[in-house]
Amino acid sequence: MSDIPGYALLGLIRTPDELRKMAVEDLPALAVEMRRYLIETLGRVGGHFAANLGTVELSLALHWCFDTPRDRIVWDVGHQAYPHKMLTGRRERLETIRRLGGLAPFCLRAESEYDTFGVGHSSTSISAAAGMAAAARVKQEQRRVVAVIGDGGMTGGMAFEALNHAGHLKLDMLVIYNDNDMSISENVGALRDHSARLMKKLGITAPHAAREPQAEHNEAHLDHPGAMFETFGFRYSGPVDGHDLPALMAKLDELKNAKGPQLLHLITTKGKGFEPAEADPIGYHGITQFDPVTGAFPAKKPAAAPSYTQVFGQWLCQAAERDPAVVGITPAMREGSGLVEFSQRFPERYFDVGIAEQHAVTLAAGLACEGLKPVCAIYSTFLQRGYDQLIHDVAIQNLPVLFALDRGGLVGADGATHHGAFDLSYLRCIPNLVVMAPSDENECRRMLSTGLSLSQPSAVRYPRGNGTGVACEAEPKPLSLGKGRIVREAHGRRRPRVAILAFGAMVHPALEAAEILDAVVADMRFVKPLDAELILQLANDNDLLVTVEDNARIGGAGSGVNEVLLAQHQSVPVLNLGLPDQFVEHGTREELLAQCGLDTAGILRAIQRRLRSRDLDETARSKRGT
Ligand SMILES: Cc1ncc(C[n+]2csc(CCOP(=O)(O)OP(=O)(O)O)c2C)c(N)n1
Ligand SMILES: CC(=O)[C@@H](O)[C@H](O)COP(=O)(O)O
Ligand SMILES: [Mg+2]
Repeated sequence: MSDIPGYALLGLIRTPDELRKMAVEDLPALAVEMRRYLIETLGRVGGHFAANLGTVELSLALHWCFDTPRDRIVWDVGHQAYPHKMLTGRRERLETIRRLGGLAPFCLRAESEYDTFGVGHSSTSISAAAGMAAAARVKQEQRRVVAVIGDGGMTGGMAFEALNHAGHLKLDMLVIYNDNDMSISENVGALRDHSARLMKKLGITAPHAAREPQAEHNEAHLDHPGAMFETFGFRYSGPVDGHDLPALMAKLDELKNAKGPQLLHLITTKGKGFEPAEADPIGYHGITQFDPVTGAFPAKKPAAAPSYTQVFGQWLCQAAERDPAVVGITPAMREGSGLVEFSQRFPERYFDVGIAEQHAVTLAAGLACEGLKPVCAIYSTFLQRGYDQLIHDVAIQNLPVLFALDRGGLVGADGATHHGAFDLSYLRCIPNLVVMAPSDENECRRMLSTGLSLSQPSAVRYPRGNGTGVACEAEPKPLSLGKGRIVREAHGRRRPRVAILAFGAMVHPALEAAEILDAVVADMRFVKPLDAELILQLANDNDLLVTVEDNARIGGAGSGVNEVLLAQHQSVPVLNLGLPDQFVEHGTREELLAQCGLDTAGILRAIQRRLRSRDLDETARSKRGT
């Protein structure tokens, strides 16, 4: 008996074992129910959406044809794995996805034995699956291994490293290439163009035909569509309609016992079965809520302030108007990084490189070598993918690349894989690099202009979300390098005297806490070079310094302040506040900041707790000479 009214079949299954007991002729009807359940649930609670409508049949077919969890399925990115979660005991909790304490945004080993590998960052699935296949060989275990990677994911260089190696090892594994001709934006690359020409030649009216390939390609390849993959040692099958359940299951049954590396090319539609999402897979990639009948999004309340992303996008267009040397680069995050207008107005200076952060960084370095002014718009967490390129290709050569680091700090619902939790730590140790963190939109514009004016590499890191609504100067004045500013003086003669050295968005909760403590607040502005003069002045005038950053405490900006004090043998007590030495889960940004003690109440609590310790009185007295 189904446990959910209106879902006669979906309510009958909780696990793949129960699925595999169903009559095969019921599967298409089950797919319809799953799609309806996704629309109704995600219309209410939001999350990643269009990609999940595209993997309903694939998820069913995989768990039907393979003996999961003994056979391993590795989903790339995992934003399209909600149907997989529904079929593996988590359907009832789908409405908690990405919420504090709820289902994880992507696949997570700790959440389910069916989640064979933790994902969130793209293009890792083939490597992980290859590892599992190699392990089965070493352990002489009979198990099948499948990687499911999208056409966007396949633009990540790591995917090709894995294909090349797995082909070399002749591993028994299957790669399913889920080709819907979409990344978050339209997909890019020569492989994409080849696929579009192939669809056109085969008369497959998938989305691919919607966009002409960007460049003429060797037609010969079309007679042998899998040539590239076969060069890597994978036997190519397809293309197969990824929504045709019988055809898909027949093909999987055929391939599942094949020896050696196999690649199955599926053609799917992102947003399949929900017309508004099919028509606008970009707009429905990630959503908050929508009307499950019309697809309409709730009316947006006008925001009190623009998002930092919008501030950056507008600044970049303004910079490009003034300077023809300015070029913009994104690794497949046009919308998320605020580059839509720039891409439309300056198409010849806009580079979407695909999900290829390493390439994005070194492309920028190459552009800078030739005298252009590259602005690399990249999420903090995704720059981790291009870290060696940042050091080796940009910083060592001291090339003037400006990194616009969006999603700095806690991002919220995307959780541990996506928080920009480490950039202040991983950036400030790099020689030649200037690192700035703005406390509001005007500061953000000024820092971006400062970075653009430098003849060395620089990074401006700003949070996901809106600014403060502060007025922005039409012509952002560049800042004096390495200089912070006092944004609140102490009014009384309270003892012990406290100074809060805040970085970026943390200036605002610091100011609120300072009102209660009557503390001095400094907006440090620069994480590198730090304003050593300001730090030492504050150390001299106060009995306790507090540093606050939404970055890992270890190695973060506060550590830099400690280094300045130590170098000057300044023994003023210091309290460093930042993210703990653990991965922060998913939830709203506000919930997570509070969880980490980085909201006003948390900062206040931490300082008041420190003020209660006896040593501060001695410090204060010794400073007064009493
Ligand atoms: C390293 C990395 N860069 C960027 C992203 C952001 N991102 C998430 S999904 C996605 C597009 C994935 O496209 P595809 O693999 O084709 O999946 P689809 O959404 O089309 O199903 C991108 C760019 C990411 N998750 N990881
Ligand atoms: C799955 C993925 O990596 C992206 O969809 C990411 O979730 C986008 O993050 P924002 O919503 O912060 O742009
Ligand atoms: Mg895709």
